[in-house]
Amino acid sequence: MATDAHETGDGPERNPVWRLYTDYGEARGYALLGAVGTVVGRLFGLVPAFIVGLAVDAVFLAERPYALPLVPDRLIPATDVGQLWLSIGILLTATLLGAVASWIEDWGWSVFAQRIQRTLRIEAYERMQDLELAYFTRQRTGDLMSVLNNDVNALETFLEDGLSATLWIAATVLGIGAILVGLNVPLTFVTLLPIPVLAAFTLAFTRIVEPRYLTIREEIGDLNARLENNVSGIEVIKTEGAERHESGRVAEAANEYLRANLRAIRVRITYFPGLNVISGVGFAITFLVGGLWVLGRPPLGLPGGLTPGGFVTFVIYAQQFIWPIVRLGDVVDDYERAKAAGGRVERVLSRSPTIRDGDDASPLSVDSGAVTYDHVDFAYDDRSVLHDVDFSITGGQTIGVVGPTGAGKSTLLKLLPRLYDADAGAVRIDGQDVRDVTLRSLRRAIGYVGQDPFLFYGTVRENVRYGTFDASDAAVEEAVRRAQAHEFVENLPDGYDTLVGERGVRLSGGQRQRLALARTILKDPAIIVLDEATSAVDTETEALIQSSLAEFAADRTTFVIAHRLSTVRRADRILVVDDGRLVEDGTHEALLREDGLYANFWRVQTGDVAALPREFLERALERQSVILGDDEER
Ligand SMILES: Nc1ncnc2c1ncn2[C@@H]1O[C@H](COP(=O)(O)OP(=O)(O)OP(=O)(O)O)[C@@H](O)[C@H]1O
Repeated sequence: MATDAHETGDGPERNPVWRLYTDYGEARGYALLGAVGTVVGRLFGLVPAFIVGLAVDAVFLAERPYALPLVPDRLIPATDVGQLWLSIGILLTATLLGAVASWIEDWGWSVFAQRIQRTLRIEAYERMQDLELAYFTRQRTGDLMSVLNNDVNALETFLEDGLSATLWIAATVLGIGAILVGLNVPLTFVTLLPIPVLAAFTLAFTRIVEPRYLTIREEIGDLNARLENNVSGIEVIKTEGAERHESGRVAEAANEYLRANLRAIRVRITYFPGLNVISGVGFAITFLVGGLWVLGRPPLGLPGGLTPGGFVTFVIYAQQFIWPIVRLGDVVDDYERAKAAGGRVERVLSRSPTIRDGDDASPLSVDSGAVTYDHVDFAYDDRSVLHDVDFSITGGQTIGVVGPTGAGKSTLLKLLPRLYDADAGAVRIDGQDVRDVTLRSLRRAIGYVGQDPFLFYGTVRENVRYGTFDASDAAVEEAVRRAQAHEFVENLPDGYDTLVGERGVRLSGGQRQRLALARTILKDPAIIVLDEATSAVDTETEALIQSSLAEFAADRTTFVIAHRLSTVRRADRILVVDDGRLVEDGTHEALLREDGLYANFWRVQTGDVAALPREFLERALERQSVILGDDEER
């Protein structure tokens, strides 16, 4: 099962791993430090084999004089024991300095990796946060979390080791190459023989493993999405007794992930022994050819010579060639994984929001708060929801919006703060197209309270203050009073300081709605949208809220979406939406006189079902079957 979090990039393709090195300048200093540590450490690591070979030839076999590069002969002890001590001294010093270089190397690369991850995490979050709401409704939360967390984390190994290992390999190959060439040129070529074979083998590995690593990232996204969904929906799982069903689905996702991993593991574990065999055969050939040289029988009569000590050095270094090659395999493997994870992060980073400030957007200037919908059409993806909606509202009025479920009422008003943009036509506030003003000013001017408001984990006070962060405690309390919530808040264990939201005190739907209302009252917006904002409170509390809101909403344009018609009865005007069209428009009394859809809704709610015309009941049944059919499809 493939996920979709990665299918949404629309920016130019960039190598997701390479850009980590080019785009994050602030961490580059640490990478440089790490690189110096790597190269210096590697050079110290080359010293022992050189010294051992020299000691064998000069101290034990006396085949050549004891000579060190860059060191004048007069500083070298004359006796063989003195030369042995010097060798030991050099070995120990090289080990010690190598350890210091290794510390610097690890520090540099680790800080580099951690800093980039930190910055990338923030950047990916900010980019994602700026994307339009539709992006989030199309993606599964768990999959998005997987990109922000797991995929960013998955870059760590490569960032810490990738470049350092590459440098280490380069320093080793160059350093050893130089020494080997100094010892015996033809034999060096023999040692290099396996390299083209290894390159071809590695290329084949990357071709096969790359898609498999991508599948792993996608499967972990799937698994996360499933887990997140189940934790959020635990109440339904329990009430429906669906535990075994869900365990089965989680097991299915876990099995997919396991299968994806095993498919990659099979390739990976074949690759590394393969590398060892190729380099091992290469080493055996070097040993054979070098041995023949020492025995005085150079193959094919090649020129040049080799002392036993030189052969020891050569063999140790040739053996060390295996390590860079195996490490190269690691680097390639880590790179492929980082590319798969980085690609998913990159697709978020390179995506630009479709709803954003226009190039010459200016702040919204609210005068009376007049709102116009000018022949508006809207579709979710390819599902058409609003058709030619056209109306104008005088500023300061309270407008009821009613209609059957799924008619498009919420969608209609989500176009006002640009949670979505109209596909055709325009939405205007005081004559300004909402697409021509800055999002910040637009959303500042509109207070939106939804049906199922979200409370963040934090205190009641913090939740009410959310968005108006500088409000005083007194202002918070005043807003809470107006939302008829003061009393229940006072009765909470710690009053305004009670922790609510996830892990906090659980509030009822009606209590959460009242806090959300308080949040909007505190925000003091010019236009208010109440989308079923009091649907979960009892009618008595709703009446209280309405009377205290009346004053607050008096000179502000207020939209009230409601199923309970008593909520909108006193509105200056009521818009009736049916199947994405504005079908009726007028005051409560006028609409009753019109005797259309609204009048029938009224009859339903006043219990006068007997008076409902037959067509209304048939139409209602038809609507229900459409809704039920939709649900089944889902
Ligand atoms: N994010 C979305 N993506 C795709 N389709 C959506 C989305 N939100 C709503 N819809 C669909 O658009 C149609 C209108 O939904 P909307 O929520 O606007 O109706 P509503 O009149 O407010 O309904 P209700 O009274 O039940 O809240 C419905 O068919 C719904 O399934």
